[in-house]
Amino acid sequence: MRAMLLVNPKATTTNARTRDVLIRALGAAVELTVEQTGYRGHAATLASTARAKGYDVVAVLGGDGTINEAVNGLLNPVDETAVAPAADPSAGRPAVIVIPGGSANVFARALGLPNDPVEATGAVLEALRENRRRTVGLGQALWNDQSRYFTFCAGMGYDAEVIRAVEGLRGSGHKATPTRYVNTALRHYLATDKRQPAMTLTGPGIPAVEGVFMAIVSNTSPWTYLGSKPIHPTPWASFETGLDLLGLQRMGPIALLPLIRQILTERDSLPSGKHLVQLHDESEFTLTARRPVAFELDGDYLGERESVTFRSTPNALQVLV
Ligand SMILES: Nc1ncnc2c1ncn2[C@@H]1O[C@H](COP(=O)(O)OP(=O)(O)OP(=O)(O)O)[C@@H](O)[C@H]1O
Repeated sequence: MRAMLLVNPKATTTNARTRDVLIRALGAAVELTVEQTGYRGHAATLASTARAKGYDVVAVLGGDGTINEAVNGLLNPVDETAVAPAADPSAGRPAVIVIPGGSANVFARALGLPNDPVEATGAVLEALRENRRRTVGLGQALWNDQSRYFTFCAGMGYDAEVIRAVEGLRGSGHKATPTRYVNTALRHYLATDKRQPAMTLTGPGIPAVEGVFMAIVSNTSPWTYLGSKPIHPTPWASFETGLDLLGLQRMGPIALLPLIRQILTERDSLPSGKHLVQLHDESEFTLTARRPVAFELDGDYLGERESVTFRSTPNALQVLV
């Protein structure tokens, strides 16, 4: 079995020691090629090349950003015409191995992997030995003439504004800790628009909903983690179903506080509340905004957008887990 290991040396919790442990462990199990990412977007090019060259596995040591790039590289091959359409699209792509090396590692943890890279290495080696694969769907966001796949979430509105603010802080040398996210979210709450909702939700077979302030789109649950605590705004979302959505039509504290209490609790039922918009297992919907609204995908801020369509891509990838 041939595997390409992509290492992001700049990811928050990735260091030379975990990289070397992983290289030794994986190298003993498969025929391994190691590539370090040198710049933003590099993981996509490397993963795309791995697919074109017929690698069986692409392993990623890094954070959710590097995994997102690698997954996009795997789904957008160098030469799409060379790939015959298959009944199970995941079968025509290298399988994926994820080793958490970032700050939040939502994709790895949502797959049930330990958040520690050495423990996760043990778990994926066992999966390799037993050829234990899980086929997962992905989300796809499409806007203007662009598109990008996401592994766990996308969002428009307040959550994307918070991510933008935290990315600004990271750019000036601060670490992205759970405390920093909470403090930034609290501070930014004062500034976010709580009076004039910009967005309308539409979709095939979905009654149009106007007056949406923010929307979380999920491909799995949890949506994110605060330290070790999972947050569940869309508790029914899963890698095996279509996309879920939670939209908010009120941003005041009377609407938000009960919602926050509910999503911090592990539960099987959907959050309840008067001004919530919820979708489960949908194949496509669109958020259109009257003015540009902040947009994020897998925790990466992607600018302000006026219309984004979200599509589910079933059976997109096999993950060794
Ligand atoms: N050599 C590099 N130098 C600078 N940036 C890089 C390099 N290689 C990859 N990147 C970029 O670093 C970004 C962040 O990486 P990644 O998501 O792996 O780690 P993280 O930010 O620590 O984790 P998280 O996404 O969980 O916060 C990615 O968007 C990736 O494009």
